[in-house]
Amino acid sequence: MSRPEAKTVLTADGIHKSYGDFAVLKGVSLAARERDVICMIGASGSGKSTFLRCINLLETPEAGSIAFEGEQLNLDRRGDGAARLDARQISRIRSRMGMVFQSFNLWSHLTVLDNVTIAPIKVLGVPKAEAKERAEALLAKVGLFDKRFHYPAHISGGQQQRCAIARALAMDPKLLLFDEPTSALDPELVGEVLRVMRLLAEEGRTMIVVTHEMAFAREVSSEVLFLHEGKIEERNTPEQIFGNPTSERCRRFLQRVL
Ligand SMILES: Nc1ncnc2c1ncn2[C@@H]1O[C@H](COP(=O)(O)OP(=O)(O)OP(=O)(O)O)[C@@H](O)[C@H]1O
Repeated sequence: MSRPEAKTVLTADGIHKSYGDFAVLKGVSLAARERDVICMIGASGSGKSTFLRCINLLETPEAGSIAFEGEQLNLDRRGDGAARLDARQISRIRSRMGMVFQSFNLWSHLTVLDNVTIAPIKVLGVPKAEAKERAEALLAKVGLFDKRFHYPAHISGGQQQRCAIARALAMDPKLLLFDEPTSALDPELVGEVLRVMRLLAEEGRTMIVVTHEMAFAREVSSEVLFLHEGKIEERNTPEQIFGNPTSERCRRFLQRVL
């Protein structure tokens, strides 16, 4: 569970999001403190990825509020109810929030090394030599130093995802968001990505992870959220959720997937 003395990194309060008439999120709230690892679990379609995308402002919530590192995100709604987001605020927030996607989303025309250096150089203005040195250290950390001159098409899915993690780390993010980072991988490649994520959790990185990897969630989470049809049905310690969930729906979900 969160340590009350730790600084709050992110607060999302009462997030609502619909696609047309379909309400995907119906008032989802979450608070992440420094060093928290919050895993979000739930059936397919329960809204986990949409929630993560709202946090990162890839989607605009229709209602609710988000504060990141003490900065309130401007989700003002005027007239038609649509939020007007400030582009500079979005880019500032995104540069401090690393996101790792299911489908890696690497730049295919750049080498592994260039994928990791490009944002620090272009967005943060880090000198090239410094960005390269830091990228090489990060690639060594995720076990990809030897592949630094390869292009994404010439490395495995697990290696691409580890590169995507190094790319996110290169921005020195205050919060890491993982959207089902192992779902697109062949089973034999899942372990190498989870190992890197475990390492980051042990280092005390603040992470919110949408995952179907229950053993991972049980092992590394400080808190587990179970989403059902756009609402948090249960939030609890991993011991409690996986040992003796309060919600009957959560119990049935875990029986199906474990
Ligand atoms: N851009 C979109 N337009 C319309 N509907 C969408 C869009 N994105 C998501 N949805 C719908 O919203 C619902 C929630 O999707 P979401 O991807 O957030 O669920 P999830 O819990 O992450 O599921 P999964 O575990 O399968 O990824 C689904 O029914 C999905 O089809």
